[in-house]
Amino acid sequence: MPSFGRLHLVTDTRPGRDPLAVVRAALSAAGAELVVQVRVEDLASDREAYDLAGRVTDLCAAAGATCLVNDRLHVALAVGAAGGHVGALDLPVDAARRVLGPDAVLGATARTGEAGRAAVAAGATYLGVGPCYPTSTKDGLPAPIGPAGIAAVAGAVDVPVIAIGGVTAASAPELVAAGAYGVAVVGAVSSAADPARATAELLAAITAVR
Ligand SMILES: Cc1ncc(COP(=O)(O)OP(=O)(O)O)c(N)n1
Ligand SMILES: Cc1nc(C(=O)O)sc1CCOP(=O)(O)O
Ligand SMILES: [Mg+2]
Repeated sequence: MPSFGRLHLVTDTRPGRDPLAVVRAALSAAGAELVVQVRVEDLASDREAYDLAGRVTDLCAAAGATCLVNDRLHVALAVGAAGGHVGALDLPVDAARRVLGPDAVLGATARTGEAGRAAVAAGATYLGVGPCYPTSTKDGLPAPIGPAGIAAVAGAVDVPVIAIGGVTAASAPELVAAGAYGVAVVGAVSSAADPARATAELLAAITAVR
């Protein structure tokens, strides 16, 4: 696999959204530099997840981009995605690694350095760390950890840290400066008037720092 992408687009499958149109627009701007994480609502059926993930995997393959699947690792395997992402309510990281195999990309959510070290020891290849700022995309999250929280985790591990939660092109530089390898977004692209332009602005913001 080419070097790991620094901009992760997490699909927005809330009612009224068009995740495939957003993915197409983002790929038109970022191409192989993009990682798309297919994330469906908790109540979505496996069939719905499979159908969306299959279509996103095909779009990513055509663009040379990486496709990951959130939570549902059997769906990741079924569509031939590059890997998956798990958090506290999903399979434990070591079990996820056994399911996906040794070569897959495996992301794990970590909110502290200690949790990050444990996830890496269990087989995570990158960490999703947040929420960095308030977000309206997901309920029930702990208080935002800001750049200092990113620095705490990034300083504790030697895998890429992907900052998530309320991230925008305006805030991405301070997160990268704090140690994030990249960022993951939902609303900054999905809610943008021009998702392709928003993607380009995020990429530029990430790479402006280092
Ligand atoms: C890059 C990235 N970081 C964190 C998460 C959150 O995963 P999780 O804690 O399992 O919560 P859900 O997304 O499953 O609701 C993520 N998806 N991606
Ligand atoms: C899915 C998710 N996980 C988070 C975490 O902190 O674990 S924040 C989040 C939502 C990110 O959406 P937006 O970019 O619109 O804020
Ligand atoms: Mg999860």
